[in-house]
Amino acid sequence: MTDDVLAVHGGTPLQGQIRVRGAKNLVSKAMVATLLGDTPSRLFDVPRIRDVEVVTGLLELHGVKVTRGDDDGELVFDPANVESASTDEINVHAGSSRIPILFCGPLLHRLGHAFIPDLGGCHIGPRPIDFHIQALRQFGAIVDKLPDGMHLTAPNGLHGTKLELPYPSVGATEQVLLTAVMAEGVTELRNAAVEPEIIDLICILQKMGAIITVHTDRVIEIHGVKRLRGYTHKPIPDRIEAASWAAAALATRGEIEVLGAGQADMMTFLNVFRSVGGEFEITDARVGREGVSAQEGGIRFWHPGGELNAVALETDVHPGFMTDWQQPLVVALTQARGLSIVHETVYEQRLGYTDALNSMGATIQVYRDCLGGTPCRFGRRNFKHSAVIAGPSKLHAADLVIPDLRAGFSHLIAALAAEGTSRVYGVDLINRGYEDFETKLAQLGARVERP
Ligand SMILES: CC(=O)N[C@H]1[C@@H](OP(=O)(O)OP(=O)(O)OC[C@H]2O[C@@H](n3ccc(=O)[nH]c3=O)[C@H](O)[C@@H]2O)O[C@H](CO)[C@@H](O)[C@@H]1O
Ligand SMILES: C=C(OP(=O)(O)O)C(=O)O
Repeated sequence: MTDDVLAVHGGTPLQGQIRVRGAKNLVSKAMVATLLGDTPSRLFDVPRIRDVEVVTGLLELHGVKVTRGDDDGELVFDPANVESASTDEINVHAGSSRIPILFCGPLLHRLGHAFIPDLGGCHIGPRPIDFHIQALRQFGAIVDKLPDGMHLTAPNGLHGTKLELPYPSVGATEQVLLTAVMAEGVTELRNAAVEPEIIDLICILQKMGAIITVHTDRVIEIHGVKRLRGYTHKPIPDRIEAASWAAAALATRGEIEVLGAGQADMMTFLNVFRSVGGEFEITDARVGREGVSAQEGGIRFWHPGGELNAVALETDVHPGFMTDWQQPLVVALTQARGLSIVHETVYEQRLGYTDALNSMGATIQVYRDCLGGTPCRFGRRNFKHSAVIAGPSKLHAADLVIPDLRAGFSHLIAALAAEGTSRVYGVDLINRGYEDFETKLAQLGARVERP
């Protein structure tokens, strides 16, 4: 633990330019999809993050050859020799990510059986996988949950089916897509998630030869095909990382241009950012010509000076305010005048990190009630899933232990906004979803060091 600590000297506004690459929550799924093709796939702009390492390891164990392409961030996946891996080898990755669950459909199609290790991911609620298992069983899979992991077979193949998710789960929707594309017949999925990362995954599958229609009202129809080929794809940018840096600009009264960030998939965030009092400008890409250099587009975020405004917001499935944006933004809300209300409706336990902010001088109270919005699944169920943030608060340095990915980034922002030197323990967790965050912090003038 002692190596895994960052000393953060707060009080300096972050200023400068950084770049985001392909979205963590798309890239890892795009990598799993390569198993379905019978020719190599090529993925650009892949960030160096822990989840990519885990999925690379799992693909390699299953015989996929993963090599670097010519471009920085380009990976090539050759699935010519997909093969079984031993449970012991696979279990090396137990508890490291949520992505292994998405190997079910592709491995059943390629090998007729699959073994899935225990999942990891952020501890922000119980995160059951009942929708996944129910869906796989409806396709015809036999699923056994054993102490060493999950074993699956499909003795009679996988067949298209009609499904309705109890809640528009991102992972369960991806599970259905990755299974249905090569199942025999038609699958109709109701109450599907339609996050931009899912639409991008559908684009990839379509490039591979899949037939998928996204109807209105969260209905997705998939016509199974017998074979899929490899794809070439540039993923959508990471809108969670982009929003995290935006929140950092606001909380530290700085200015950060996030190159590569896209406006369309961040509209809901941008509206809230503006309501809080943050300013932003969409910086369009410019093609180079004689005398004028090419310039990548992005979004420039800044604190315009003066006071920030309190807001009420509710996290929700797309096109709502993303739950993954919540934790970094709350740090900025500690600096807004008045009472802000945050109702977290996606995860039951995603407000635990507020204790750390309170230890730094913030005033955040959490409640079991559904505050400030529509009643959600967690109301009256004993989950503290609403927060009231009173501001502005002067933050002071503290010793902090990072509990999960986004809370980790929020701890970091709080330490950067605070007066004095904080010690942030467990920072390696941040590498799970933020590429080279220490280099980027240095680029932005943050005063941080490994003590
Ligand atoms: C790797 C990845 O892409 N992670 C994202 C993905 O997580 P993930 O795909 O795990 O999130 P889900 O959308 O599945 O989860 C949403 C809600 O559904 C519940 N649920 C889900 C599946 C299930 O079988 N049973 C069940 O009850 C969960 O406990 C949670 O309360 O979407 C979340 C919601 O946008 C994001 O916060 C995560 O960053
Ligand atoms: C919750 C998150 O990720 P995961 O699903 O990988 O735990 C996240 O990216 O904030």
